[in-house]
Amino acid sequence: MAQTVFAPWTDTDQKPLIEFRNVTKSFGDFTAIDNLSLKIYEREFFALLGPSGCGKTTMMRMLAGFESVTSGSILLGGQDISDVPPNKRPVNMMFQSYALFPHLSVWDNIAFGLRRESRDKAFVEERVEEMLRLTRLSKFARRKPHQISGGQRQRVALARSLAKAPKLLLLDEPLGALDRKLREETQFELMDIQEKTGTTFVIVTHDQEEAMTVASRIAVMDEGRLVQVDTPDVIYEAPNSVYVADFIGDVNLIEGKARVRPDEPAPAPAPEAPAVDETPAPAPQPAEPATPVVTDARLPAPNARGEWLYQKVFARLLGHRESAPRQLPPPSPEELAAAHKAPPPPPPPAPVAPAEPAIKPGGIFIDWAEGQPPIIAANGDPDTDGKPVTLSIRPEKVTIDLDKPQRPNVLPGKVIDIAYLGNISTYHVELRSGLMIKAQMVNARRLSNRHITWEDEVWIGFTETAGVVLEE
Ligand SMILES: Nc1ncnc2c1ncn2[C@@H]1O[C@H](COP(=O)(O)OP(=O)(O)OP(=O)(O)O)[C@@H](O)[C@H]1O
Repeated sequence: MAQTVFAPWTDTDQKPLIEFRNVTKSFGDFTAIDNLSLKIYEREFFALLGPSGCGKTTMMRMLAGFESVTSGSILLGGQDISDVPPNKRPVNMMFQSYALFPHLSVWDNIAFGLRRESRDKAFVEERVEEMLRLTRLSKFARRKPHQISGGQRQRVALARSLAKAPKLLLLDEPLGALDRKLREETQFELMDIQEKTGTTFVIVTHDQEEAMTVASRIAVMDEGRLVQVDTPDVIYEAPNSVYVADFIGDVNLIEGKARVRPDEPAPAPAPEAPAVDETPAPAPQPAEPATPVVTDARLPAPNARGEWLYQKVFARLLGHRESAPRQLPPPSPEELAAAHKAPPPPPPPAPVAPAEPAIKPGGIFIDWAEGQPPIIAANGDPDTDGKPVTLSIRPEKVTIDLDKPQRPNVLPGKVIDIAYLGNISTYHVELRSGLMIKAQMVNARRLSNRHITWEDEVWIGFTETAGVVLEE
């Protein structure tokens, strides 16, 4: 059965549930929201993401009616809501603190808002029971908030917010108080409940992985403006700026100058491209004289995407980590000797190699360092010829090899650090220009079989379309 894709923002006939029209919000002479326009559609799970102070909460507060707009207008269902007081808006806001009444039972907490509206008893009962079922809290109905867990309290707050069937639910860091494991589980519950009720959710979160997991679309903000509004995959794979690329996930940024590339097909491996550095990869050395020293200064930053994958995939098997990725201890001289003397681990069964596809023609070269081969970016815009550009490439798209691989882009370097993330390892490779590049490899082999280690001379490689060329 064909699945219908939920993407109302692509349908020009769809009317948005919420519309910000050239909204500006100033506090004195400070502009918190700067002439911002945005449409959010019914049933969306919309995430506002951005650094502290970029205006996320101000947007929510204006939607809820706690803050007025300085200029422009906010429409809900096509109606300007500027003059509608908060309690008359079909909007509810759930705060991080949940603000449950400690002396009331779960049941009474959920019923609170309905009773204040003087709804009749039968209606309240039916609605509360429905919310209890939806949030799987029926058996805790008579308990007080302090007699249930943090995750359950979060669900009570959600049930209470949804009881009045708002058209729009605003969630300000709703999972901030939960530990990582519970937070992750609750994200899926939140998505499930949102789908079942059909309520439009707008969530503010500092956690980019959370936004990637739950949201139908993400707005990345900076200083009161929207930098990019798109689906999580587009935000990740095709960021529109260095700001977004750098803000979401882990990324390598290579600055250089664009040079237009001939628009003709070229056989692999890129004979038309200026020769890559032909310096032969040094043969594996026998035992290294000394154990490489790993200093704190070289510790890589925790890899957010890797951490996310770890939590998603491996945490169940290996248990949760509390802290940053563990550094593998540097190998001992004996280990190094053994690793280099031992025959290389058997290569994975060679796939019946299809002929290496020709490198896509067109696009640009990026001249990025003196004496280094240019980077081929077949997806770069030839109109950028002569301009400064930045290639943004995710670590999982960069390969690392001891022998020079046949790839459109190969650059020599040296392994400086290895961050072990369980399912994957991130290698920090210093290129000859001094630029540090992160490459990720899936740990399909056991640790004892690892064959790329500290100080190894390696080749990083990536395809001609693996990165995104960004202009500033
Ligand atoms: N009542 C206020 N008076 C003056 N300035 C304010 C007021 N409320 C917010 N601001 C300023 O507006 C900017 C945006 O604030 P806002 O709370 O919307 O940011 P945020 O993106 O939600 O930040 P955080 O992630 O830290 O919560 C900040 O610089 C903040 O200092």
